Amino acid sequence: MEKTVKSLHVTSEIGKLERVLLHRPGKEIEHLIPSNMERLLFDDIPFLPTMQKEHDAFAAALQERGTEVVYLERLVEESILDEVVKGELIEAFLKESKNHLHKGYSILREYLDSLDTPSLVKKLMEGVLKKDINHHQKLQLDDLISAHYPFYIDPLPNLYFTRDAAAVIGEGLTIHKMSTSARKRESLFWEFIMKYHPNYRVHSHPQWLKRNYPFALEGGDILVLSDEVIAIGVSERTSARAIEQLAHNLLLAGTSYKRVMAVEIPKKRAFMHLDTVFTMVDRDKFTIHPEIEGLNGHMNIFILELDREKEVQISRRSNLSEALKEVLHLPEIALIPCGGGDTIFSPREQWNDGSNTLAIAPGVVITYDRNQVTNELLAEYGIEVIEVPSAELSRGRGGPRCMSMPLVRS
Ligand SMILES: NC(=O)NCCC[C@H](N)C(=O)O
Repeated sequence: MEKTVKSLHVTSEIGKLERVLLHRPGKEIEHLIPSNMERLLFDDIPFLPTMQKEHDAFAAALQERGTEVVYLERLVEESILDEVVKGELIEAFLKESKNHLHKGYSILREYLDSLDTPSLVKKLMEGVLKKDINHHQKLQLDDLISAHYPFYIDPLPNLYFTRDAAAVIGEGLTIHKMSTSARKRESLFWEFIMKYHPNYRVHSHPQWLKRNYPFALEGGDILVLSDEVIAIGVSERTSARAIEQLAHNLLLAGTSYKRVMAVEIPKKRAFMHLDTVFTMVDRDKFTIHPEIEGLNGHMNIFILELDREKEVQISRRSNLSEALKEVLHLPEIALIPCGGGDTIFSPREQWNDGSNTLAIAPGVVITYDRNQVTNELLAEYGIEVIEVPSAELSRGRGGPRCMSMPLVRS
């Protein structure tokens, strides 16, 4: 009998990964140039053909283990059911890239309207070049001043980090107000998928936090530790305000969720999300970048839960290990240090996402091949490590967990 898989269901970080959303890096990567690279959150310009080969190897590793891979581009295309939805998406993009204020707006709108659906979706991802549009005229002071800048609409080179724009928790999801203007438009796609995609709109998937909530939240900060508790990083990208509102909505919804554990991490680029320094690899094993722990393992951890009056109460903890044992009801846990905690290997491998593992089943993870010290250590702890090539993918500062958005885990 064929197994029926729900359209969204995630109550674990390590349960068998049944279905995952990826985005194969495309031309948006070739639209990185030295003058936009830093603003678009890249430290270098990756070589796309190699990057695509590496990404295909990542997808193949998932498929070989029985995970169904779904591509973002396809979901967006399938959501554009007619000309009205297409127009709505174009308008939203123009507005969010502030092009609705531009005198060339109607030419831009006409150009995007003229594209068929697959070309439009690609174009929105890759960015719109000034040279794409025949009738470009220097209409505004801004055009004259920025004549050398080749884009009307910037590319979205971070799209292959599908983890961050939205996150499935239980049978619902959060769609994020992303923290940087370089990435804000990415979560628009999810708004459209939930509104119009035939498979998603028909199911009743609650949105625990919507994209129009005014404070930032990104998926790399959300770890679904169990069917009772989620951990969220208070980070460079995720605000305490968004966490508190999400906790309020999730805990009051009457699901199995009872606790939200907010974990404060240093607000710096290398540690942009909680999953760049902390991931779950087995029922009782986690990776950690030792630098996030202060003296004697001290950290700022807050547990949010409902009291009898159904008000959210906050209590403080200071030790990650102890807090995890408490919320997961475990007698012992192991924190596996990235790079073995070595003064050289640890920061080097964290920089290339050594602690950013993707669990595809309990004790089975996908990692980047370049993080040799961390990978060997994981194996010593009894974890099965599936390595994928990473020379170019790693340049975007995200690893296998960042490059995947679990849709269904069992
Ligand atoms: N979850 C993650 O840590 N995602 C990696 C995002 C990297 C991307 N260049 C960014 O800065 O947002």
